[in-house]
Amino acid sequence: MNKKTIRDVEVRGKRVFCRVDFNVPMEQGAITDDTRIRAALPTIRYLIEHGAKVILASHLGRPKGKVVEELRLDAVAKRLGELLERPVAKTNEAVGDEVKTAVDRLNEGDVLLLENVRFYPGEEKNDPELAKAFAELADLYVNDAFGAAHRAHASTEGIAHYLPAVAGFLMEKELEVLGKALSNPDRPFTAIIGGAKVKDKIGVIDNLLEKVDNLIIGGGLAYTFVKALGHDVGKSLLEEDKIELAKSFMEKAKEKGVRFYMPVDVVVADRFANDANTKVVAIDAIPSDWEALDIGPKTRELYRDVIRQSKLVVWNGPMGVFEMEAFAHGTKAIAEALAEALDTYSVIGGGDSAAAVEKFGLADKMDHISTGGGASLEFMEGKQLPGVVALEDK
Ligand SMILES: Nc1ncnc2c1ncn2[C@@H]1O[C@H](COP(=O)(O)OP(=O)(O)O)[C@@H](O)[C@H]1O
Ligand SMILES: O=C(OP(=O)(O)O)[C@H](O)COP(=O)(O)O
Ligand SMILES: [Mg+2]
Repeated sequence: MNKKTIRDVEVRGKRVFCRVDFNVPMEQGAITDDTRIRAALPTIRYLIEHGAKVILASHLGRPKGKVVEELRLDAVAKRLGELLERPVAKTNEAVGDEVKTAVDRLNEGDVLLLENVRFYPGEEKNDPELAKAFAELADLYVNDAFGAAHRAHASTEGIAHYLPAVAGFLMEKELEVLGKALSNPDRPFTAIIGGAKVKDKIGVIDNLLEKVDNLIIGGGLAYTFVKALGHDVGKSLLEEDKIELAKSFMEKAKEKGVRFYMPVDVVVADRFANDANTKVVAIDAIPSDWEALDIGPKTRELYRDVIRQSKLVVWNGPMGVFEMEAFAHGTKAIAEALAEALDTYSVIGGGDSAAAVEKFGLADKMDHISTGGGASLEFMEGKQLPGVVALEDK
């Protein structure tokens, strides 16, 4: 990596604004997976031990520029305090007088977590005024939020224009490990893409088709492709305005000789609930008032076989709504296949995919678990990540 890191600068006595990705999965106010918090600990501990005044900032969810009570970071501050075994102060704002006072009070080695930066409309707009307000709190900017490095937001990109800016250890490690796996990939190289962020992720397929031998589609992403093939998807997740794009990707795959795998059967439910009525149907037989929430048993077998024959698999996005037991089988089957395929280098990416693998107890069987989903996909496509570009070169 050609970017400066916290090792290359003096942090002692400095106020350090450290952007982390604490966008953890939550259920009813409780953190269901703390992988992303644990992943940032090496950087935070280094800053503490080297006498920095640590100001942490993160987003949580997508509050769209407004205060959403359930998306406050209090539970995150509490969990971080437990992991660090020291107090973590928390403000109810990310800029303003309360924050300035809290920062003034920091001693060397103290840790402060700011409120969700996405409560401010300027964050996602990369508003220079908000970026400057963040920068005024600190002497140094550290970006350790690999999972948000594909976003050019005020706290991930804008702020770097107003402060000396370096990478944290997680950012460094992610770029190194992913870079190594993808620079000269072992083949057959398979990408598996699923999850719910269809709008964000469907676009990466274009460039991926230039790189992979096999492309497997699952999760909520699949149904835009199913629709593109002319089948009814009922109430399943669908991006109407991406259907044509999905069609063009299937044609491109054919031209490029990339094997394109889609679900052949799915688990449908009569409502979005663990105790819904469910049944397995063929991909061209989704009932119009049901929704597909997982891949079916035939698809699981098909995808397992592809994984077994691959030397490198990069997987982002669950195959179904794994948070509910009834729709976790597809995601679990993929995780198990990767765990069993000892000859296959496995890279899992994404906050929710990492949580799934952790939940199944298979995390230590994977070669690399990336904290970034969208970020690792964009990195894999060959795109420059704005949160990285903004940092100082070595
Ligand atoms: N068929 C589906 N319908 C609706 N949501 C789905 C479906 N399959 C997976 N999901 C949801 O996708 C979410 C994760 O998506 P995403 O954030 O894109 O993945 P990651 O965090 O791994 O990058 C999970 O919460 C899961 O419930
Ligand atoms: O959870 C994240 O990405 P992921 O779901 O692709 O793993 C990151 O925190 C980025 O969040 P965003 O997609 O709302 O910008
Ligand atoms: Mg996610």
